[in-house]
Amino acid sequence: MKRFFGPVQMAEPRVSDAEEELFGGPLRYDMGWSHHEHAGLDLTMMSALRSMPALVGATLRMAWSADRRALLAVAVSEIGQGIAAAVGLLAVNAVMHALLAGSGDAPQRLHALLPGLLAAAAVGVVNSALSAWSTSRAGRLEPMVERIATTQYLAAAASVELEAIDDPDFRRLVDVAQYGPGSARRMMGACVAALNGLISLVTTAGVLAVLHPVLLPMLILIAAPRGWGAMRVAQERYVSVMSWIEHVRAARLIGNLLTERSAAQEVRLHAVGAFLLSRYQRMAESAEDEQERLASSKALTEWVAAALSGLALASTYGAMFWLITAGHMSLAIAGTAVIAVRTGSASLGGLVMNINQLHEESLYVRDHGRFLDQAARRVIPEGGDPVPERIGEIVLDRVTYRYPDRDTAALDQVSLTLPMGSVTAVVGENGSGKSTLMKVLSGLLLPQAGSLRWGEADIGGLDRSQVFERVCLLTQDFQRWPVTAAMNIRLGRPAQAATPQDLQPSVDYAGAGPVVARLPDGLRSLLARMFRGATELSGGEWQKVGLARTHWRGSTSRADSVLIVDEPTSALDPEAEIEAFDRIRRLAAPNRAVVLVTHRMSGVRHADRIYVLNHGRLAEHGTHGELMAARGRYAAMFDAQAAQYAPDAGIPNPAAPPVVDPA
Ligand SMILES: Nc1ncnc2c1ncn2[C@@H]1O[C@H](COP(=O)(O)OP(=O)(O)OP(=O)(O)O)[C@@H](O)[C@H]1O
Repeated sequence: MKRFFGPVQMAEPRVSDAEEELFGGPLRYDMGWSHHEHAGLDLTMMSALRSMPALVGATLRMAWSADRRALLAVAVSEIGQGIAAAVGLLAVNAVMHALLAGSGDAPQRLHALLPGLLAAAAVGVVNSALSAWSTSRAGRLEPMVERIATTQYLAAAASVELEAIDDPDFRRLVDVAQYGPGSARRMMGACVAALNGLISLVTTAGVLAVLHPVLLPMLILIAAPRGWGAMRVAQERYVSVMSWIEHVRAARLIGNLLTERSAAQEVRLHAVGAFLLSRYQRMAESAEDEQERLASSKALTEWVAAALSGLALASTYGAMFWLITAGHMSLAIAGTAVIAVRTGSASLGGLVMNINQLHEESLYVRDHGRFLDQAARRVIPEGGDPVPERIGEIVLDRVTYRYPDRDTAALDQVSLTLPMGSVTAVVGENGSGKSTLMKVLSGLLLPQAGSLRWGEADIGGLDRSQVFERVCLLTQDFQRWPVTAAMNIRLGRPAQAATPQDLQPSVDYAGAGPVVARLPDGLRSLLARMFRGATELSGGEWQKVGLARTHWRGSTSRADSVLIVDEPTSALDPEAEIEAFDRIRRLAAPNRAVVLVTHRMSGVRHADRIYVLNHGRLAEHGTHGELMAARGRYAAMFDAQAAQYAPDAGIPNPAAPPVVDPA
């Protein structure tokens, strides 16, 4: 009994040994689904009904804002179908009366039932026309609702602070909310189906109540077991999805690794392919076992529901038999009642299923709503003071920044000054905080302590979009946009239209001329491997395109600005590297401060000022000469690299002086 009527238990999945081996244990999703967990276990008829008005309201509001005429059309056609169903039943009743309770011989009776038959046929035609109208209008609304929800999602994701994107909790929310728009679309369809079911149920129930008062409770008795069965199956499926989602994902991840281009070399060379394939199989098989268990459970539940419903149907027919023989019900009414009970129980069963689907989809729509709320709280504020045309310098004063999921600060009380027209270099070992410093400088991350001033103004009060306008950022992992070469450069300042001639100076500046010349269609060539006819560039060639983009962005602004270049030469050969550093230095102009972050010490010696970071703190700063004379961390790093490139070194010299920590 408990198996059928007790709460649905969330069984601990029995995962494959392959998952243990690869991931160190069963995978868990620590957010998003856990919210569903609660909702899922509460997936009872009452909770489904309680949450219905708010959920339906939210979806209908979206549909209303998308196309109110289409929504009204759906409502009118659904109500029309309900009325048509009632009229159809009354017509059937008239036919029954003429057939079973009428007087006269057979031809006369047949003649008498003609009007009823014609009415039933006309109602059928009207009903199907209304149904087609509703389908076409709902078909228009569904993609619109999905588009609105997707646009909301994408706009919110693109407008939050970078800190939110770095926050793992928020990232997971971004992850789960992506299913919201699809669910909103399906909710729209389920809303229409539920409305249809509800109206036809109400009208059928009305007709039954008119025919005989005892028929209505009997209708409920027949449909209730099927409704319970549908609810129970959905509940079991949902709980299973929740407990299995991570395992299914893990299997899919392994599958993807076998086909991904980035893993292709190791898959072959290290024979990872066969190894992962066998793990994939074992993981997929354990998920199949769960599917099988679910299907058997569904079959059993539905069988019990059908048996209970059949029992109720048999007792209804028994009761009708008794009513007829006792003279409380006419044969004609009984005939109509049989048809109405069948229609009504189908409507009720369908309605329960639709409400169930609405509830299930709403869990994802709710995640979408939660994401929009969170995103609104973490959005980059609009407005603020304008950034003056001339700022003179950018000053970082004892700035501290710690990533949300870290205990130690990535930047700890760092101060530096960037005068316009100067070249500043920032060096330091891996993880010393250089990239974080660049994100703070460019206004992408806000200091948690200390201040960042653009001229006299603190960044906190400035219009951030204007600050971004003044920043050119070229990072090591700059975006390789899957568009044409020309568009890749133009996206440095997309609002500005550009012909290939306009972009040519930037191409020349970056030394990308030979790269473009080798492309099949010059600047119009598509640089996206995933599309047919596209060309793929090497890492070094891409860096030249990136440099051209940076130049294009810089050349389209006359106001004081900052150019930040983070490891610009990592993929360049030594000759190209020297040229690139030279080009970057030449980008310094009276209206521009250049900041260069690099591990290549040869590239920084000509900088006006060099800052050395160590574990998020400023270790020392000065010119190349001053820092070499100080014989500190910078001098040690410089000597270590110089030794590797010494003419007699040949190959990297293992005996090169280690970088000593003077601290
Ligand atoms: N998005 C992030 N979330 C959490 N921690 C981060 C994030 N980015 C960087 N960190 C941490 O902050 C510290 C500084 O990292 P940062 O990337 O600024 O160093 P870096 O000097 O640029 O390193 P590299 O030379 O390797 O590029 C490191 O401990 C790093 O692990």
